[in-house]
Amino acid sequence: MTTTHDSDDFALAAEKAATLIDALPWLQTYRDRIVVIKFGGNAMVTPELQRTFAEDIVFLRTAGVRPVIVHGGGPQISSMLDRFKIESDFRGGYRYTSPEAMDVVRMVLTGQVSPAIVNHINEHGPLAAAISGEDAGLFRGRKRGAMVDGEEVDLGLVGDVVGVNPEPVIAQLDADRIPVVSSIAPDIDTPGQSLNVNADSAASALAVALKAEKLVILTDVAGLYRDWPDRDSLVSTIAVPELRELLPSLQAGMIPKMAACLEAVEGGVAKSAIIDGRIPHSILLEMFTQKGIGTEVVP
Ligand SMILES: Nc1ncnc2c1ncn2[C@@H]1O[C@H](COP(=O)(O)OP(=O)(O)O)[C@@H](O)[C@H]1O
Ligand SMILES: CC(=O)N[C@@H](CCC(=O)OP(=O)(O)O)C(=O)O
Repeated sequence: MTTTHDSDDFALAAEKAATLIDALPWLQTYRDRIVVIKFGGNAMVTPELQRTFAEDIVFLRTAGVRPVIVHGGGPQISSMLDRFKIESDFRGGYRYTSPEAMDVVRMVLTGQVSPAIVNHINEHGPLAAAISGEDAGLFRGRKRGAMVDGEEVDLGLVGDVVGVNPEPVIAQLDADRIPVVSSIAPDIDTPGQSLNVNADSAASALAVALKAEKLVILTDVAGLYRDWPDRDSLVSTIAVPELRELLPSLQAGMIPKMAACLEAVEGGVAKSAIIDGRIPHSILLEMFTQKGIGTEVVP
């Protein structure tokens, strides 16, 4: 059987070649570099989004980038807490975490979300391996509170990452694996106790410790809105001093997210970005196109 080309085939092929060539400088920039990607619980709500996320990560890895995933799971934790009838509320963007809620946080992050991400990636080959912040001394945590309406509030077993030993992650990277990290940290002040760390903060601390080239945070909104919820106020690029000024006026989930971007860039990561993880292949659009998508934070 013989088939022939028509002019549409050539036009389509030329368009695809142009897209590939546009990606060339970015492929060169990120080759052999570590990129930390935070996969938020709200960005993984359908199997289709989990599948396209895994494809993007495998694409990065195949293109010579060294991706490291830090995942969240806020909505998944909330629904499990509901099933167990354990009360939980958010204070200043962080979940108040009782000791019994902490057990559920660990169960959902390391027993449910992490293996789901690992399995999606490993459909492409034996690439991904899960690591909890409790494993091999990866994270060290310390309890923190939050400021709500100018007052310090208690958050229970919630912590910040105050120390990172990146060795277990580097060992996985050196073995050509894709580390998938859960945001739980042993409490340095109370041996045997672990803390629930917001996944944005954990991703930022890890990006700094790994001297990553970029931190990319996937969420369920197009980026940072200067005057939330005014849809015309989407920020495309913001520099550190301006973001530091804006931070106190932000609400809820955006507080830890923008604080994470700020801390990463202040800690030496060249760029951080917040992108809409509900757009299929959002990571490739952010990393391999000139304009990117979402909001980028630069020094
Ligand atoms: N200034 C803002 N710009 C964008 N989103 C905002 C802003 N202030 C609050 N938000 C809210 O923050 C949410 C993202 O935070 P969160 O729900 O914690 O996401 P994730 O689960 O991905 O970590 C958005 O869906 C939006 O409702
Ligand atoms: C202290 C705190 O708030 N921890 C978060 C950890 C998971 C997380 O950050 O998940 P997302 O990225 O999906 O929001 C929580 O318990 O929900």
